[in-house]
Amino acid sequence: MRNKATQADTGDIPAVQTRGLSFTWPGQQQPMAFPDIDLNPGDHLFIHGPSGSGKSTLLNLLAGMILPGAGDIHLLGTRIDALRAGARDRFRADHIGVIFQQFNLVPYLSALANVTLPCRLSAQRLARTGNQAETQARQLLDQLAIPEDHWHRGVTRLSIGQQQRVAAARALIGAPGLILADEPTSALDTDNRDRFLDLLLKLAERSRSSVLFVSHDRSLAQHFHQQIALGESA
Ligand SMILES: Nc1ncnc2c1ncn2[C@@H]1O[C@H](COP(=O)(O)OP(=O)(O)OP(=O)(O)O)[C@@H](O)[C@H]1O
Repeated sequence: MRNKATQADTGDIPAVQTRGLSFTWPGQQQPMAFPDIDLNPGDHLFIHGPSGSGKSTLLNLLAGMILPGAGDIHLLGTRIDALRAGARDRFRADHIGVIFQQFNLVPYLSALANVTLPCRLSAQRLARTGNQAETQARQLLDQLAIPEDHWHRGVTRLSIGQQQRVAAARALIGAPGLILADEPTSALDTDNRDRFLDLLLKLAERSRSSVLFVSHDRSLAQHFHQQIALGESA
C-alpha cells in the first residue's frame, strides 16, 4: 500500500464519510448493506468485490443517482442524501468526476469536446481551470497520451484504451474533489491497466482529487492508500 497523505496536507473535512448505508433494489429480498467509508481529501480508496456484490450500486449512491434506504452520505462536508434531486445533480456536476464502466462518452462529440463538457455544465469546474477549459483539456489529453491528431476526432473512432483515457480526462478536468471510477480498466491488458491506473492516480494527486475506484480485481489494491471488500460477510 502507498503512504497516506498526512492530515496536515489534507485539512479536516473528509472527502467521503458514510455511515450505515443500505439499499434495496425492487425485487431484492434483503437490503444490501455497505461497510462505512472514511476517505480523506487526496486519498485513494479501492473497493473490491465479486460480480453482484454491489460495487456499482455503491457508486450510484455516492454519486447521488439513487438514495439509500438507510444511512447517510457526507461528501466534502455536504450530506448529499438529504439534498433534493436538483441539488444532488448540481453537487455532482460541481464536485464529482465519474468514470463509468462503459465510459459514457458523448458519441457525436470530439475527444476534446467530451473532456471540456463538465466545464460547460458547471461554472465551478470551469473556474477551477482558471476559465481555460480547452487549455486544461489539451494538457490532460497530452498527459494521458492521446495523440494530438486524435483530439478532434469523434470518440467512437478511438480505441477502447483511448476512450478510457478520454473518460479519465473528462473526470479530472476542473479538479473535482472526488473521482468515482467503476472498473474502467476491465477492457485493458495487465500492462496497460497498471499504466492507466498509475497515470490516473498521479493526475488525481496533482489536482488533489480523492479517488474511489471499484473493481472485482484485487490485484489492483497495491496502487491505493486504502481498500475495502464488499460481499464477504453477505
Ligand atoms: N437497476 C437495477 N434493478 C434491479 N436490481 C439491480 C439493479 N442494479 C443492480 N441490481 C442488483 O443489485 C445487485 C448488485 O449489483 P451491482 O451492479 O451493484 O453489483 P456489482 O458488484 O457492481 O457487479 P458487477 O461487478 O457485475 O458490475 C445485483 O444482485 C443486481 O442484480
